[in-house]
Parts: sequence; structure tokens; C-alpha cells
Amino acid sequence: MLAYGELICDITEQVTNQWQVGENFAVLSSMQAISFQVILKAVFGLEDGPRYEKLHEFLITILNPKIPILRTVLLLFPSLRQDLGAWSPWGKYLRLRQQIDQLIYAQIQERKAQPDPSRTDILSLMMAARDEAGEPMTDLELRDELMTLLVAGHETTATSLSWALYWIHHQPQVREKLLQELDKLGEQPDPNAIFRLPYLNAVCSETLRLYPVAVSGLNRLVKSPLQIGEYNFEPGTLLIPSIYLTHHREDLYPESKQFKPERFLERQFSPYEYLPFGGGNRRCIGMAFALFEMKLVLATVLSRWQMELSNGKPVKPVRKGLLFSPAGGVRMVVKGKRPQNQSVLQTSSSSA
Ligand code: HEM
Repeated sequence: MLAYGELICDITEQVTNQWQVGENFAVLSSMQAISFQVILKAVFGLEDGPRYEKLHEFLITILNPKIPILRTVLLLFPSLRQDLGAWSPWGKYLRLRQQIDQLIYAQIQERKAQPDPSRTDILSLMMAARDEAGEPMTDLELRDELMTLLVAGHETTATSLSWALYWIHHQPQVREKLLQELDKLGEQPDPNAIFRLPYLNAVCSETLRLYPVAVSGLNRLVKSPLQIGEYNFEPGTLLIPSIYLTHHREDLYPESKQFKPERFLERQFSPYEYLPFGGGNRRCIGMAFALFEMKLVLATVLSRWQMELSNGKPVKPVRKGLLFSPAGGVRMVVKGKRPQNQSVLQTSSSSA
């Protein structure tokens, strides 16, 4: 994780260095830029250069279609998926996918030609893995895994970070307490020390409780008779765990619509009471990475920048596919750098 810590901090500094004092901007876009670059570098193992630039451009285009409803219609009605040339919606999608595949396969081939056991990116770890029969993953499997991690990990983390920045600035006392905690670590804290900060952890936990970005977990199919509480379920029943409703049980979380990080300092919640990353053996595999990223990005942004919400109106959640996203992307105004201009990151290039 330490290697990823340096990367996350450097990328956060690079992206936020583009902010202009007085600028009114949507935090979500900056957080998307950070989480996207973190995945391309930490998971795909890409380095700056033409392949990174091209893959970045093509993936952004495929993940953020200009007319999202068109993509949904094509997914729902397979008969509409006709390749009628490069200008037809499905034809355009297929060509883009082919270009992305070529770049990913080129990356895999390069790794095979120049193996380097010291690499820590997820692609390298997956390429080193062997199944029970001693076989490595095929190129197709590697491509599929990379794309799954990108799709599952990019928007979720960016949305959670945007909610966190919203709540932290909506309640100035939360920001003050966080800064006091961060400043106590001194000028060059270790990313692991940031990860262990209790109040920062409580703020992230409460952010993921109040509007969990994944409103529900993935579907579960009952295989043998099952009793949960007073309910009995027969085999074949489809269950969809509601994360949102669990997180708003008033018996567990009094005044559940209020942002109160202290709840997580006062007591511990069981995996059946608090489940922003789902649960059981299909729980989110990116949980540790996502929490590490959230804490380092927040620590870097807060210790370097003074910002305010652009207006005092409460930001409401809107459904964006399966995610609970902040309406408008959380608009904020950059007021300036923090006076002491402390950098939380010992390793970042700009603070060196
Ligand atoms: C704050 C950020 C994130 C949140 C809130 C989140 C939440 C979730 C949830 C609720 C599930 C469903 C689990 C279940 O049904 O039990 C899930 C699955 C998954 N997540 Fe995440 N996730 C986040 C970040 C990430 C990241 C960074 C990655 C990878 C880099 C990732 C990869 C996955 C994968 C591959 C699955 C499917 C697991 C399976 O089916 O076995 N997630 N995530």
C-alpha cells in the first residue's frame, strides 16, 4: 500500500494544482480525474507517455458517452446493436472498444517481454498469479479484470470523495477538527499514519453511511432454505440487500439524516449494521484501497487548500445508474492556499 500512497498523493497534487483562486468548480470532476489516474497507474501500471494519454482519452470517451440514454437503450435492446459504420452509435462503440483493447494488450505484451518482479501494480500481481493447475491468466482474462476494476473503482471513489468534501465544508467544525488532527502529524507524515487517524476515519465512515454511493449490494440468489430474522426465504428467491435503508435505521443511527462522525468514535458497528462495501464473500475487493485513497486525497486537499461551498443550499443525492451522486457535483470556490502551506505528503514532487 505504501507505494500506492505516494502515487495517490502525487496525482492529487497534480490535479489540484490546476485549481485557480476564485474559481467556482464542480468538485466531482476533479475527484474523477484523480481516481481515474490512480487506477490507470496503480492498477494498469501505466506510466506517463503516449499509451497512457491515448488510453486515458479513449476510456473517458467510452465511460462518459455524450448521450448516456442511448447507451442504456443499446444495452437493454440487443437487436439495436448493429454495426452500421463508424458513425452509428454501436459501430462507434465497437471501434472505440477495439482501440482500447489494442492498447491494453500492448501493455500486457510489453510486461511479458520485460518482466520486472519489483513492480507493485495490480496488473503485474495478476500476471504473476497461477491457478490450481499452475496456469497463468489469459490475456483476455487480464483485460476483463482490468476493465472490471476500472469501472467498479473509478466513479465510486470519486463520488465518495465529493460527498466527503461536501460534508466537511458544510460543517466548518468538522473541517477544523480534521485540520487539528492532520497538523499534529507534522509536516511530512507517513501515509500509513494518515490512514490510522481516528477522526478522519470517522468522517469517511459517516460519509459512506449517510449517502452510501452504492445504494444496494449486488443481487443474491437463495440456494437453500434461509431464515433472516423473522423472514424465511425459499431457494430461487432473489435478494437485494439495501445498504441505504440499513444505514438509516433510527435504532442504530439516531437522527440518521444528520452528518455526525462522532457516531463512529462512540461505538463500533457490526458488518450487518454498517455495509458501505457490501458484505460476505462478495464484498467489494477494492475496499482497503478505496479507504486508503479517500483518506490520502482528503488529507492532501485539506492541508493545502482553503475552499468554501459555492452556496449554503443542501446538496441532494441523485441516482446515477446504481450510484447515489451529489446533484451538481458539489460546486465549491477556491479561496486560496492554507497560510502555512503544509503538504501532508513527504514524497510528493512539489513539496520536495
Ligand atoms: C468508496 C469506494 C467504493 C465503494 C463504496 C464500493 C462499493 C461496492 C459495493 C457495495 C459492492 C457490492 C458488494 C456486495 O454486493 O456485497 C462492490 C463490489 C465490487 N467492487 Fe467496490 N466500491 C468502491 C471502490 C472500489 C474500488 C476502488 C475497486 C477496485 C479497484 C472496487 C472493485 C469492486 C469489484 C471488482 C466488485 C465486485 C466484487 C464481486 O462481485 O465479487 N470497488 N463495491
